[in-house]
Amino acid sequence: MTTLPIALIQTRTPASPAAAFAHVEPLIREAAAGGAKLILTPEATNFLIQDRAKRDAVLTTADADEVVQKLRGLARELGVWLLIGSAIVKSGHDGDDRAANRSILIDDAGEVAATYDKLHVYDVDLPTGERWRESASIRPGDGAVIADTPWGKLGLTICYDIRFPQLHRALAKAGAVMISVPAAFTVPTGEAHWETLLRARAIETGAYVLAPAQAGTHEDGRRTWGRSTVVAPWGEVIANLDNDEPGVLFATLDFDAVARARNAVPQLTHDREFVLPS
Ligand SMILES: O=C(O)CNC(=O)[C@H](CS)NC(=O)CCC(=O)C(=O)O
Repeated sequence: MTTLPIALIQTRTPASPAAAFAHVEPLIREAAAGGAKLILTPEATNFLIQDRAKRDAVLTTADADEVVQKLRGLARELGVWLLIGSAIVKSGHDGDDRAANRSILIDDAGEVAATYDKLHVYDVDLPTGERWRESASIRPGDGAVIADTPWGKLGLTICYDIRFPQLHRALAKAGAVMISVPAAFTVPTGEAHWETLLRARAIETGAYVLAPAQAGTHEDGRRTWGRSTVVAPWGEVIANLDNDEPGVLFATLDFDAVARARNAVPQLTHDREFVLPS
């Protein structure tokens, strides 16, 4: 039996990187003190800024980003694996001044083990009048990423990616036993869809779904749904924060549950080719 104690960090990330690190650091220390060996933070852990000009004033490369670099040091000091759910960083693509919305997996020596740039960007008009055009400021990534960890493979996704089941299915078929879904969900879609989407992706893949979330009313008035959640491979919520306050959520993953779910319903081996009627 391979078990893994994890923790999800729920944050209300401030706009300045220094304040963002000061906000998340004690929560990560609490998670490590509580025995977590893998700790995951939400989308936009390094700063949460909507205004493009204000964002560009602090935007830098991952190598120069003070939050990313301090979190690498913290992972090493605490001897834990840390998924920075995302950092908003310069994409590294010449001729495209949009940022990357990037998950960065840090190992227990503080080294970068994997990075993933969010594939699906959030361009929506909600019935409440909320309007998002993430593609205006974020360059979507080019591919899916699966990271090796000491406990098995982790499939990386970010927030709006949760609505694309084919990505999760592909990650599971490629061996992912855990899928990370760091998020900054809106309140109306959180209320209507968050838990159902997370549970559906876990059920469809027979993988653990780990979803640390931004929570509450941020400095610029933006509101996020919170409700960080861990879903087991059979679809049950094994841990969640039923609120939108910053905090730490502990859970223990038992990877026998992955095999149990996939043996009971071997759907990952049952895909059919099909043609659509023209
Ligand atoms: O911009 C940042 O600082 C951090 N990124 C986000 O907040 C992103 C893009 S705007 N939010 C989502 O993807 C929400 C998805 C969602 O709510 C849904 O799928 O319904």
